Amino acid sequence: MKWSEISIHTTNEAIEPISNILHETGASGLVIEDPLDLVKVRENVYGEIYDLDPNEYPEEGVRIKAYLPINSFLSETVEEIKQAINNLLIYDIDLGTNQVSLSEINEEEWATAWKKYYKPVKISKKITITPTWEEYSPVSTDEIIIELDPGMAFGTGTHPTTVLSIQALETYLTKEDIVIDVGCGSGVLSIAASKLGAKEVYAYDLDEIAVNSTKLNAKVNQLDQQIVVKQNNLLNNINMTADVIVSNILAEIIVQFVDDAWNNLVDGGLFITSGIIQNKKQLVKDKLVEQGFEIVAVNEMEDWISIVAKKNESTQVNK
Ligand SMILES: C[S@@+](CC[C@H](N)C(=O)[O-])C[C@H]1O[C@@H](n2cnc3c(N)ncnc32)[C@H](O)[C@@H]1O
Repeated sequence: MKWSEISIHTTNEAIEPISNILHETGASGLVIEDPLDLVKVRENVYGEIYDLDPNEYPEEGVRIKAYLPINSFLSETVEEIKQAINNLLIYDIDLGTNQVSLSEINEEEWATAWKKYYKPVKISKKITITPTWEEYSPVSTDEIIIELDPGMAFGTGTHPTTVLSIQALETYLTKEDIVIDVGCGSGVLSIAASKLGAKEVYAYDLDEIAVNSTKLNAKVNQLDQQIVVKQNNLLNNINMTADVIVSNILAEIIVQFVDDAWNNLVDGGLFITSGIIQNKKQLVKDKLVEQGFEIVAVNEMEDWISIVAKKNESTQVNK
């Protein structure tokens, strides 16, 4: 199949609404070329992205690209997109030059186009995530490298929710811990736990694509013997206890299994939660405290929160 690449030159402010418009019109493979990414260093100095090619980025403003199948509706769809973008002016959104262009690409180019935006990233004191197709040499002897091919599963490893989870694992995991990863996606947290010294890691996800992706990435990192991967709904029917349960999922889902997390942890064990958007922080905190967890840390990155909670049997509220 042939694809048309639509490219929109705009401003930072317009990234989100334009991305929504593109999603709604059925465009795939959204790419954002923001020159800020070339210099971006997260507040805590991590998040360094190596080797992005400046020639791929606009000098000013932001370029948003997405892919539309070439069919008889293409010109109508493009008109619809342009119209919806122009409507954003009603909301005083600055559209910058608002230049829209189209070019034709083939299936093969489309399938791999996004790969060039995914580069080795140092995301914590020790851990660097590198895509499997990139050559990367560690810069220090204690650097831990996770090789990842996210494929279709969530988890390039660079999303703030994942970075927060990995930083918490790095801070709190003790060697020989048993770890459960609920919602493993690409397997990035399970691999991080294992490489940080966990004795056993159990990775669960509801989605079969994620399960296969975790299996593949565990193998790429030579950890397929250490990480047990299974399709499972949260912690339903999991009869074991762990020292650490990590879950980067969503506030609404975390609150559904706080009781199971409690039951599947040893006394003194840690529940590392992430994927919590700022305005849901209190909801998750309240639920954890109500269960008897002691809040050990609340960490933030961009709009996202990660809460580390400790099972403390002596403080559990009798229900
Ligand atoms: C935000 S992703 C996190 C992926 C990875 N752990 C990371 O940190 O990058 C959330 C994952 O949770 C999985 N998930 C959602 N609901 C679930 C459920 N009820 N049981 C198990 N996994 C679930 C999704 O399929 C997805 O892979």
